[in-house]
Amino acid sequence: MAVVGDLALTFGGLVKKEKSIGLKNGVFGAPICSRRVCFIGRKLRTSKSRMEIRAVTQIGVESSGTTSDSTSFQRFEGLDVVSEGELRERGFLGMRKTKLVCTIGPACCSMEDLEKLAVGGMNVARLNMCHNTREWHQDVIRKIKKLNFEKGYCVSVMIDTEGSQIHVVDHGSPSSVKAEEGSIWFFTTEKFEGSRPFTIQANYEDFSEGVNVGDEIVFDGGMATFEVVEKVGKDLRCKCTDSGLLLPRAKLSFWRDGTLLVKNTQLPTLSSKDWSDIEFGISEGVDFIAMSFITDSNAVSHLKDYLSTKSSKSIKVLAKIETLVAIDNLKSIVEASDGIMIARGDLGVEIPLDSIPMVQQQITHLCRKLNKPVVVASQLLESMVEYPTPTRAEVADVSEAVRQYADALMLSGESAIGPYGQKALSVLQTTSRRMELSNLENNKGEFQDILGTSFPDQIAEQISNHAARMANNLALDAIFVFTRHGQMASFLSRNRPNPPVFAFTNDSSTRMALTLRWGVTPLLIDLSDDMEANISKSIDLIKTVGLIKNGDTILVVSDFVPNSTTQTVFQSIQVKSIE
Ligand SMILES: Nc1ncnc2c1ncn2[C@@H]1O[C@H](COP(=O)(O)OP(=O)(O)OP(=O)(O)O)[C@@H](O)[C@H]1O
Ligand SMILES: CC(=O)C(=O)O
Ligand SMILES: [K+]
Ligand SMILES: [Mg+2]
Repeated sequence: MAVVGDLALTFGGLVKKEKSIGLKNGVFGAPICSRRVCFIGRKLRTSKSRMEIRAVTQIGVESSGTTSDSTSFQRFEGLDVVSEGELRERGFLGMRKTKLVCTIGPACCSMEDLEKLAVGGMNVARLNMCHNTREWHQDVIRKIKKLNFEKGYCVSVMIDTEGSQIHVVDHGSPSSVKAEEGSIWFFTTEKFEGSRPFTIQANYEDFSEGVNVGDEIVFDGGMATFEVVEKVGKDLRCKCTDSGLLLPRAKLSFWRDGTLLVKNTQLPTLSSKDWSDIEFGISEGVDFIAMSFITDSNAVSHLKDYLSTKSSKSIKVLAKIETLVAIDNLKSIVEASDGIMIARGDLGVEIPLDSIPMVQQQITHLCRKLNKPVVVASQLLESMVEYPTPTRAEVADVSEAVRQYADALMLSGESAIGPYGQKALSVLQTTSRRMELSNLENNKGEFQDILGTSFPDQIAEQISNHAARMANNLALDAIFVFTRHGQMASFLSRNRPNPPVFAFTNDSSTRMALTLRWGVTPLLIDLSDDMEANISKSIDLIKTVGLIKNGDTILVVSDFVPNSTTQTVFQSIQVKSIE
């Protein structure tokens, strides 16, 4: 048996290795030579708890203070029913890692349909505030919360702001209009009901500001193209130079000599309608707000500050990358946000379509490096809005996003308006599972540390990097992490380890935020200040319902900062064999 003093790791040079290490509260602790120390040791333990653990190997970091012995576990909400079913059916390594977001619309807003999506693996329900009424959105949010509460699902709610963008006014006519090459059209901001021949109504008063004769107007990133032939006050007379379909709410982009005229910066990122939708989101207790058409990090920081004062629960802010300017400011936006959505639909209006795959790859990698969840969105299975099977190219696109280790994939019209929403969700399920297995095979060898260290002063990052490496190299069955704010769970997820990560938290906002993290199954429990008791109790509970069995080996990571400053901060890695 290795003895105390087997120090192997130091973090930030805080540990004086020659100092003797004492035994404290059943773990290797440290005299108060520094506020934080780390230790590695090995001991044999005879457990009095029902679960028998033979060997306990620990790597830990502990801060000085006193621990309370109080162990209260009145509440155990266990696993959500979908993860539980998956675990029973497929075992730990068969659990799906990539999270799935469904846009809710008229095709899937009944209680029955929402439940079918939850059963089918929806982790996050997205509501696009561009469409439908306040009452409709409220009804959907309440149905989802009811399903979670009464039936044990764990589906979080995201609202997506309308944002400001120049587009054609949706005047209610459902069909598209065809523009023929050479035809002359009038673009105006004059408000009128219904449609007028050869007239396009733009939504934004100053849409033509800075636009010159000879510039091009492109619909929906290439659906049709016009050349400005005359300026008439604020309106424009244009000739169609590339025929195509003009869809309701089509997006307009403006080009000069092949270069985009950046007009988003003139528009407010959050309009008064967006602010009122945000107030609504706060009052309904949504989990995520996705901000459309952001151009820089200021808007993100502003909303986060606002939410921290106005919302009693923690609401996460996702920045949608869908403008050219946002790509220029990518790093600061990722840093300011709680996560990113790669909104490929509108992004494709501003950047050439052939650069989208590279941009997607760059964003997914950067988000992982900076430990922010990333959602790949739009047109993943677009043909399924109409057809019951996807194209081969769509399946290849979904697989590529999974191979890139995106945290989540999103359905838009496929679930919101299409008749095959559940099928589309099941295509995402099976396709991601297949690619995850292939990733798993590739990771069987030595753990690849492709991330480096982005947070050199953070003990949690070091612990989780080492934990993920151990979990892969030792082929462990599962990782259990104890986390109040989700940081350690997110750092573990960031490493994309082979075993699933079960994140135990006592904070329901943390639980819901973790629904978007790759490979994490969040559970809500009461956490006492006695970490050892938390660990054995939670393993015991999961064992009682038959979800872990003798012979399983799990890695337990704790990142436990008690409420009181006089209590012990305890961060550790332990390997536990269940016997
Ligand atoms: N709540 C809703 N009510 C009615 N239709 C909806 C609703 N949500 C989505 N849709 C329909 O589904 C389509 C796809 O939805 P989605 O919100 O992903 O697309 P989008 O409008 O292009 O997104 P965004 O505006 O964020 O770029 C929309 O064009 C709209 O027709
Ligand atoms: C999702 C979204 O907003 C887009 O793709 O544009
Ligand atoms: K939107
Ligand atoms: Mg968009």
